[in-house]
Amino acid sequence: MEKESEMNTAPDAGKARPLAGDKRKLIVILSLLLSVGFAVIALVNYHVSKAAIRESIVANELPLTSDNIYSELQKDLIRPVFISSMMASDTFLRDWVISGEKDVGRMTKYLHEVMERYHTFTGFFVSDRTSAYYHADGVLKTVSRDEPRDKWYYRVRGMDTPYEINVDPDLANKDALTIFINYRVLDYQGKFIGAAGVGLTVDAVNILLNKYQQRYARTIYFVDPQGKVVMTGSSSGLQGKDIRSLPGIGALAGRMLQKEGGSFQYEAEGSSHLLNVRYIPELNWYLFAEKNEDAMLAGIRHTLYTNLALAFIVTLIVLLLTSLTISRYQGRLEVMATTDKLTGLANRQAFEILIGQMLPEAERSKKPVAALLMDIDHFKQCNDRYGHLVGDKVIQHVATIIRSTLRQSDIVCRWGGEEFLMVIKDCSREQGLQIAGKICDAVRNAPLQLDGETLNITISAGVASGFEEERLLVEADAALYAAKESGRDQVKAA
Ligand SMILES: Nc1nc2c(ncn2[C@@H]2O[C@H](COP(=O)(O)OP(=O)(O)OP(=O)(O)O)[C@@H](O)[C@H]2O)c(=O)[nH]1
Repeated sequence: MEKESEMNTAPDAGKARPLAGDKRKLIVILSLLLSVGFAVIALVNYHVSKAAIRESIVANELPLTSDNIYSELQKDLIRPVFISSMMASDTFLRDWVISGEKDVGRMTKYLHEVMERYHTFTGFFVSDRTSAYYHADGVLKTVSRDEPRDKWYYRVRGMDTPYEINVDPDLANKDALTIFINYRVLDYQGKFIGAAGVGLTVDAVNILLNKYQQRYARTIYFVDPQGKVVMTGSSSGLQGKDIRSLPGIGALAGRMLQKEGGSFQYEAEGSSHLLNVRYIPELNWYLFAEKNEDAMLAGIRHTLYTNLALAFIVTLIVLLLTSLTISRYQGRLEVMATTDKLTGLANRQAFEILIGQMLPEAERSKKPVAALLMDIDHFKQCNDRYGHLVGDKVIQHVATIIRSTLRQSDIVCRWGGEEFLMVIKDCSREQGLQIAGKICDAVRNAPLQLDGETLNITISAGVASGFEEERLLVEADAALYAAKESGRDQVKAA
């Protein structure tokens, strides 16, 4: 039976195509839904994470960096300001100047003491009366208005504020770049008598900036009120540049160089930068802590790619499972739609498909097919006498005999209630008559045993041979009618 149903429900290209088309459509829609769904989820996730990270950087990380740097600076820079302030108001220094700068050794000893005690890089005093530049080892030189290196002194001389912080090479220390705290020294009447202060190497601040840059992957630099980058960590390439002329940041420079500071965002060289600006009043500089968004998003971008790859794999698995399930159910549906449930033979629908394949082949090979139409004799009586269930058993019994008599390549179809239609390849009218006779004999010789009762069954058959479906059916039907008319249990040919 299994074999028979396979043969009779052979897949037909013409009928299967719409189902295959539906399946393809479903797979396309499903893959679109899944990929769009997954992509939307992954992208929304990415953007939400990006916004959260940006928020955290702008609201917490960058201000925190500024706070930390500021407190480190207070240690490294503000302390020298206090030392310089103390020197400017020191009675010894002022008295020594007022009393005529006698005994240079006392001044150098004083400066030496300051350096030793406070571990400063250098200590100095420049007298306004004599223009002498004192430092720990003696008189370094005499400052002059014409000397560009001494410009700072004349600037400090005319300043309104008590001190300035200046970054310059230090002549006394092989021109090492030094941060000087230049404090104005006044006599007891408030008259300017010179400038005193200490210097510290910028290395310490640079190390601090580098440490922050490397540890937190951000760029840190100081900008003066005119917009000039006065100090940076190494490799920033910004030293001495004017931020107003830099791409992206330049347009915002006016807003950035405000004492209230703030958070900013700008685009430069194809990437987005987040920036925190803080004014450091003690230095009169702005501290810029900046982070490149690309670097900060590298992590979540990696997560995005992983999510998309996983989504792709899940989509593939879902599509594969869906395709397999559809194919399985499609196969089952096709079998159900083309098989007669009672006998497992092909039904009329399957017959149309199979004959549609067989006849053109017969035409090509010029070998006719034979149509054998068979009908169980007096089946109504059998039904009436034994009931429909027994009638069904009789139909199954006859179907089994027919199927076992014919080749697998022949079409056997349940044509109607108790009617069977067979189409046999490469078969003449005579051969058809022979085969039909063989089946009639087989049915007659195989009575059905039922609960101790023996049911003798006979069938009548009509045979036709040719190449054309409609003609074959009409002729076979007429021949069957003739067989019935002639007393049944016999075969007639058209
Ligand atoms: N048990 C059963 N009966 C069926 C089935 N399909 C059709 N029938 C019955 O088969 C009977 C066919 O009767 P008729 O067409 O008069 O033919 P018949 O009694 O076989 O007489 P002849 O063909 O002239 O020998 C009808 O009573 C149908 O109801 C089926 O699947 N099972």
